[in-house]
Amino acid sequence: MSEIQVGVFGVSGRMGSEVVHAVGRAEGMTVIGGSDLGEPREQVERAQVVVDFTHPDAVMDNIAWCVERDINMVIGTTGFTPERLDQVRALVAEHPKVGILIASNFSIGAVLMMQFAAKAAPFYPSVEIIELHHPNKADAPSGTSATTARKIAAARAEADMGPVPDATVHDDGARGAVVDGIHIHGVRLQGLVAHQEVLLGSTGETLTIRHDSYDRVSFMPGVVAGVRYIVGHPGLTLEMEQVLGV
Ligand SMILES: NC(=O)C1=CN([C@@H]2O[C@H](COP(=O)(O)OP(=O)(O)OC[C@H]3O[C@@H](n4cnc5c(N)ncnc54)[C@H](OP(=O)(O)O)[C@@H]3O)[C@@H](O)[C@H]2O)C=CC1
Ligand SMILES: O=C(O)C1=N[C@H](C(=O)O)C[C@H](O)C1
Repeated sequence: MSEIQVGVFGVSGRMGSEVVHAVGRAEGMTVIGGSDLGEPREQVERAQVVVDFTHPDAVMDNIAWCVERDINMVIGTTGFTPERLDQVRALVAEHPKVGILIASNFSIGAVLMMQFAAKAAPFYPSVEIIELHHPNKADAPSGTSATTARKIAAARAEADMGPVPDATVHDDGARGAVVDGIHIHGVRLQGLVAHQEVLLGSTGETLTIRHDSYDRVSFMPGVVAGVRYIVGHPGLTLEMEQVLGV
């Protein structure tokens, strides 16, 4: 069987450079090229899969470029809103051979953390998220925290829970961002990579679910699995559950 030809957008970035190493070492796939901001994308035109770790401002244009050429994509770039996902669905519907995987976090621990948080959510009236990252991160709140908030909100809605209790009437921003009714607090600190806590509270008890990525290698098994998966899975796949079978 021939090797999967992989291109990388954001190839010199923190994640892109790690992807080049991981795909280069993985069986059955090879990196054929990549580009950074302002560089021609044509060198990945022969790719079967393009991996994108760029910037929320760049990723939608990259998707349009790949989909028009029937190139599959594995996307880790964050900043996807429900509206953006609708745009991707519309593009993919016009090119039914193409597969697009978008995952806000490729590490197995983060995927499990999100699942555990959604499972715990119906049992705790209070819940808040703290995401902690390196200070070079462009977007806040993180993609992982927004996805976690949406999963928690869906689990709470399913369980007919009302809004989280909160008497705040004067807020100068200390209550953080709010996604689907769930508060998210962002920390940017030298020494950190990618970390998240989900704090759940009920009468007389709290539960804290924490995940830490200390090194970007933690994302690589998921990215490699995503590349293998997306060849032969046309359409839009969201998050890693189907890919990892968890
Ligand atoms: N899903 C996941 O598991 C993870 C997701 N991420 C996400 O990945 C993204 C990138 O993170 P990170 O690697 O730390 O960021 P970096 O800033 O280190 O890398 C981004 C790279 O993308 C390049 N770039 C920007 N715009 C374009 C474009 N239009 N076409 C091609 N390349 C472009 C930049 O080039 P230049 O330097 O020339 O501007 C840079 O090399 C972020 O959205 C982050 O949140 C990060 C870690 C894990
Ligand atoms: O920018 C990062 O570093 C990360 N971005 C993703 C996010 O926004 O959730 C995934 C992980 O947290 C690392």
